[in-house]
Amino acid sequence: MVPRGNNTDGEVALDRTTFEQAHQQHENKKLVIGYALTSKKKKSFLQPKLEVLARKKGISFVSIDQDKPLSEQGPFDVVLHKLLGNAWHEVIEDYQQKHPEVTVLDPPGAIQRIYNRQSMLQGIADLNLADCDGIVCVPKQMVVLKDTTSSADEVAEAGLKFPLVAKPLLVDGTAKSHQLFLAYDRLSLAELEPPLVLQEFVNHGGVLFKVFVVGDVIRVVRRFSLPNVSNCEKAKVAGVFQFPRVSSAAASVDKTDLDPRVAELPPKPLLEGLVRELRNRLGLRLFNIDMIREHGSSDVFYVIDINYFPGKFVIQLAGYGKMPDYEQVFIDFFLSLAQAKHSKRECIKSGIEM
Ligand SMILES: Nc1ncnc2c1ncn2[C@@H]1O[C@H](COP(=O)(O)OP(=O)(O)OP(=O)(O)O)[C@@H](O)[C@H]1O
Ligand SMILES: O=P(O)(O)O[C@H]1[C@H](O)[C@@H](O)[C@H](OP(=O)(O)O)[C@@H](OP(=O)(O)O)[C@H]1O
Ligand SMILES: [Mg+2]
Ligand SMILES: [Mg+2]
Repeated sequence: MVPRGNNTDGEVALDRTTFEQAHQQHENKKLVIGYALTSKKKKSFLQPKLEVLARKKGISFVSIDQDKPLSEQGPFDVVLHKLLGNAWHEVIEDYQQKHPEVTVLDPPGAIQRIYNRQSMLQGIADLNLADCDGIVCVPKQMVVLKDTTSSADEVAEAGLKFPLVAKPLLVDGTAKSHQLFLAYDRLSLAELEPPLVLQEFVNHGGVLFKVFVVGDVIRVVRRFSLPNVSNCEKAKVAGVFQFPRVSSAAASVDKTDLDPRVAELPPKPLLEGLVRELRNRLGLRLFNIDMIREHGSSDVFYVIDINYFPGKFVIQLAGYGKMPDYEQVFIDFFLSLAQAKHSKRECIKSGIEM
């Protein structure tokens, strides 16, 4: 809003009425969410149904012009962002410093941490999940930064067992960062392009659990995954093989035709404990966790991937009762942010330390 009018000391002062009108308009809207998303992400996330339902609740979405200074846009209550590249992260970090009152979803430093497949999984095996009805591990893995020819020896020294899943070390949203390979023997590692992570393949019966986190809400869906690798295959097969995105949204699984020991969802206490710990440790509110159950076990799970603000999750009856759909989950989350902001403002007005 452009300031108007002049006062005695030459500074530009706001016309009181205009200011009050604008402020009141802003107050009437429960929440103004500025968003900076790729066109693909905007299309998949900000669908008309979500915008219409949100508007009914006083939530408005405003597109951020990435070619203009962010501080000259708004005012926003929330900035929701998922863009590629570091340039934007500097913009949003600078904005966050200047506008502590705005909720940034999510802090760029927290996002960067899971954009590196090494830091992404660090510390998960040490989480305190006692009495959560299960165990959560991460597969053994090692980073190869430069020369993959020497990595054959390093893999042996690190005690990693084949087959290994080779993943680009950095996740940047490009298709290349999702180009994964299965490597069956040491010599074939030389064919891979660093920087990458070599992660032990864990047999898990071909079903993966995608645990979506939206604020305090947890939703779990089943997805098809890579099949088990038999001992016979391990002994006979050599080389590296690229595989497609086997667990994409289109690979949803209907549990009826699956072995219940494979399809059974992770125990709710384990998911709640894991998400609680990860939310605190990662400092993220919008993310999903890819979990697999070790084949033959009932309660040993591995976290193999964490994604920031992922795609739409197709709601299924997944044993936790009928779930509100995608749009309602996000609207409830955004309203909780508005409530938190209102409560904080009330505390500041009444001088209560937050
Ligand atoms: N350590 C592992 N053991 C067994 N299967 C694995 C392992 N790592 C990956 N996979 C399989 O490969 C798929 C892709 O792996 P991952 O999720 O790490 O890649 P991604 O590119 O980050 O995928 P996403 O689209 O979920 O971001 C998994 O869904 C799973 O089917
Ligand atoms: O919708 P699900 O099945 O959760 O798959 C997501 C992937 O797990 C994410 O890795 C994708 O985000 P990136 O492509 O920015 O990593 C994410 O891409 P998106 O953010 O464009 O939706 C999705 O493909
Ligand atoms: Mg994944
Ligand atoms: Mg991923």
